[in-house]
Amino acid sequence: MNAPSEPHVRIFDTTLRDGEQSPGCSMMPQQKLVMARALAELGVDVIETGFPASSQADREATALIARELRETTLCVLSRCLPADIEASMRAIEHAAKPRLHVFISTSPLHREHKLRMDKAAVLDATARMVALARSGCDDVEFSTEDGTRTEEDFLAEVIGVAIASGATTINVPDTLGYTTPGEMRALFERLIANVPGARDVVFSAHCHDDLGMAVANSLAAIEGGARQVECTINGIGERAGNCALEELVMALKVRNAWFGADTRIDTRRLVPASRLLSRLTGMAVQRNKAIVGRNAFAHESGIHQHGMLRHRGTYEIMHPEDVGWAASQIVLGRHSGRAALADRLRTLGHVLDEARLDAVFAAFKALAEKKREVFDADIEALALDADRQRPRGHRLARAHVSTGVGDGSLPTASVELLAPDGTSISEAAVGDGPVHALFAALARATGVALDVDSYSVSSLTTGDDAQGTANVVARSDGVEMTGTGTSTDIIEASALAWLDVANRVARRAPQRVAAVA
Ligand SMILES: CC(=O)SCCNC(=O)CCNC(=O)[C@H](O)C(C)(C)COP(=O)(O)OP(=O)(O)OC[C@H]1O[C@@H](n2cnc3c(N)ncnc32)[C@H](O)[C@@H]1OP(=O)(O)O
Ligand SMILES: CC(C)C(=O)C(=O)O
Repeated sequence: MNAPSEPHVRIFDTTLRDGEQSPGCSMMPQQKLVMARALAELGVDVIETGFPASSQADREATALIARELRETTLCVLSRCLPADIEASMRAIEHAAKPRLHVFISTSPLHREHKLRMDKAAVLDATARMVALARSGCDDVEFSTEDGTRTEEDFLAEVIGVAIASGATTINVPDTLGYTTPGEMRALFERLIANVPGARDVVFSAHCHDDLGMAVANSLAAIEGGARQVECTINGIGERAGNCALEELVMALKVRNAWFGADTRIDTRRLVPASRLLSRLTGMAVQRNKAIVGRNAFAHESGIHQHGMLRHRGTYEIMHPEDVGWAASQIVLGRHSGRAALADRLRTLGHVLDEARLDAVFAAFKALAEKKREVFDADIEALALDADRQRPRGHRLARAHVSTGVGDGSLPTASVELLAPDGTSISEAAVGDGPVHALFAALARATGVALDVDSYSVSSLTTGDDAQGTANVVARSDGVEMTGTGTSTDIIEASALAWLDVANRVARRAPQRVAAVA
């Protein structure tokens, strides 16, 4: 069963168990169900739903998930204690594909100070508790907690006892994130070669990130013959976290020729799953996080941007679309060069000759010294200065919005715009809320259709008469644009931000971001 040459690596997702052990990441049963649905759609092989003996919430979550997800193996964790295993059996009894996971610490430190058990007692508990689990479930996983800091001959002995007692998956955790990739690979190779029965079960790795090596160690375990890896979305988990699912999966996919193994994950769902988890837990993903961080496919420096515009392969080893992002991003800032600026100007509808481009580039560099990021509106202003042009486009004359809750009250907006030729256009629309209605009325009046990706309002100044700035990030024909509007009235600020984008779309000449695609 554990053929190290088998190309399929099982993804065991423990976001809802070890991931939830991250300080601040507890989830309610209903939230776990929402996340479990996303994990099932992602295509993980096993979902660890919780530790039933530890809380009512874990029991409820497991039951909820078991009722709904019939195709994915669902797993629950227990200590080597009869009461834990019985609680797990009850919690998972309605699952279509149940797995019981039992663990015990094997390292000298844990045996002596934590469990206060000698080797014989650990072996005895392993034999009895794996057999108890197996009496109620055909799919039993056994884990040797702190396995990588365990004397290797004892580790092999415990694993042998677990296999003989009925375990079908053997998980060797690097609980403290202490091991190196070279050690991990060699350990798996030796265990699989030497433990009696090892080739009849699936070997699994469970790596923590205390030294930032969780993904590398999991990949090394695969090289050593593991065919299951335990991981979490965004790498959340106890202390520094667990092996990040998205990183491991993409490493196997992008470097498939090296590893010769792959997963069944639908990689286009990685970013949505990451975002969902962040929303559910309130734990943001760092910008520079591989695969799912906002900067993972964003390019700021001129030399990279120039290369990207010629051929994306110069600075990207995978396509952002393949992991669920809409597109790569060229971010204009202090490190950007002429090629990226010229491309953005074209996207915004300004095709400048060399002399005007030189002038705009000099002004852009001066501005970028003062601002961390230069936005579309800034670039447009620089281009219009160079052209000595006045902004063209629709201008807001007036807007009225009404909203309400309950019978008969539909959020409604009416707008009057002045078109570029000076004529007045009035339109009205209803929506799911006042801003939705406002944007719908503006779309009718301008004839511009925008897919709004995000909308936010923030306070620019303080006090009762504070100015609000609205930001709209929208997409038209697949090109992302940002717009801002400022007013003491947030509805007016929102309308101005939407029009800022729409006017830019209307001015836009056929552009080249597609060259990145
Ligand atoms: C590496 C990991 O991620 S392991 C999983 C960690 N997850 C959790 O701890 C889940 C949340 N935990 C809890 O809710 C609680 O700790 C409970 C309900 C599990 C236990 O609570 P308590 O009974 O109050 O025990 P407490 O947490 O203080 O101590 C743990 C006990 O389990 C024992 N224990 C720990 N691991 C094992 C094991 N694998 N098998 C048997 N006993 C174990 C400890 O020796 C200790 O026993 P003691 O009280 O007799 O000294
Ligand atoms: C219980 C095991 C699998 C664990 O979470 C660990 O050792 O980190």
